[in-house]
Amino acid sequence: MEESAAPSRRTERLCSSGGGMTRVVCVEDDSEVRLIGASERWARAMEQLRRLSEHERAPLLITGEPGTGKELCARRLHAASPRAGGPFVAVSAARLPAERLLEELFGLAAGADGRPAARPGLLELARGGTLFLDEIGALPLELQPRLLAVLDGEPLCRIGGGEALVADVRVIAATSQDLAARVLGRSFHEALHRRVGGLALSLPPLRERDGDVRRLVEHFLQRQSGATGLASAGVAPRALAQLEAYPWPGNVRELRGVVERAFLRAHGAPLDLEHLPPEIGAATRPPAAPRSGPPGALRPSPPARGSASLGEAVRRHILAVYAAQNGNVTRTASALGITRVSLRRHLRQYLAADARDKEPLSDR
Ligand SMILES: Nc1ncnc2c1ncn2[C@@H]1O[C@H](COP(=O)(O)OP(=O)(O)OP(=O)(O)O)[C@@H](O)[C@H]1O
Repeated sequence: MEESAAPSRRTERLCSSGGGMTRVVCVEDDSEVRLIGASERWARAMEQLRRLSEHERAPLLITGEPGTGKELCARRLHAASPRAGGPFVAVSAARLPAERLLEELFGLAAGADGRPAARPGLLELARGGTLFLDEIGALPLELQPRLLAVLDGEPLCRIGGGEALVADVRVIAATSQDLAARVLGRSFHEALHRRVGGLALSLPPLRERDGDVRRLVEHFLQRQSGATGLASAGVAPRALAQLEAYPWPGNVRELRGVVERAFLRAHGAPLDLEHLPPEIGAATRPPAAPRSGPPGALRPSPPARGSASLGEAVRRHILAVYAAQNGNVTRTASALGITRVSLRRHLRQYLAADARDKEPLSDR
């Protein structure tokens, strides 16, 4: 059920502090490299991960919806690879403006920004180890050929000149976007896509991992118990049933947040329905039969399971909350944490096929 690995020696990460981005070095926490899961889909992904960790230099692309564990898998790959003794350096292309990203990745030659000392880039700092480039789809077009050159074994040059350095790094990239579509849309270079995606690991969404919600809930409860010193009394079967039926658009990250908050609310008691946020119950609770019937009278579909796409899972969730709130737009929007304007837009789209949709949406 659990994949674990020895901690990496150190991690470099760009963090924001006081409005700016600072580079900090963290010591790895062993628990962070634990990958929980035993479903068939997850086991297949882990088998693939094991095979991929044997590679020493080949770039690799991890794909999956947000929160599915891409970074955790990159750490696991690094820790199980021949580069485990080297650093694991993580940076997200979505978090930095193009110019800053260029400097962070490639470094600055002495004098380049008016400072006498050179500043090494992350590709250089990851020497002997792994660079994890999250959200590679956000990498600006002009930067892409430069990264491709490094992946092709060309020397690394800091911005502003200076000596050519040997790049001794394995790049593991990750994306929650459809990179092939970005290639078609000309916002991603085909050559870089081919190079980085030559080896790929695809992570399943949580709603397609049978039985893993329960395992992850147990794991996060144990972690919270360890962190707070408060014993965990487990989870009530009806609360677990709701957690298992919820479609988890934010995947494991969302589940982790829900369990951690519920644990604190339960304060030593078994985690139960009242400790869960309303949207979890609303998505799965059988709705009270609408009295006068809201526009488009909604029978929520069964909870999103199996191969439902994220869009379909979101549709079911929104419709289920709407039905549970008896078609009250204000309460539904509030339960979902979105504006009424946004909710109406969704509802119009979902109900378009329904004849009753011709009635104007209630303003309640
Ligand atoms: N299999 C797992 N076992 C235990 N914890 C997990 C697992 N997968 C993800 N997590 C936890 O879920 C959170 C999100 O994981 P991670 O950052 O690796 O996801 P991601 O896919 O890289 O997310 P994003 O796309 O938002 O960058 C983290 O807190 C991580 O510890």
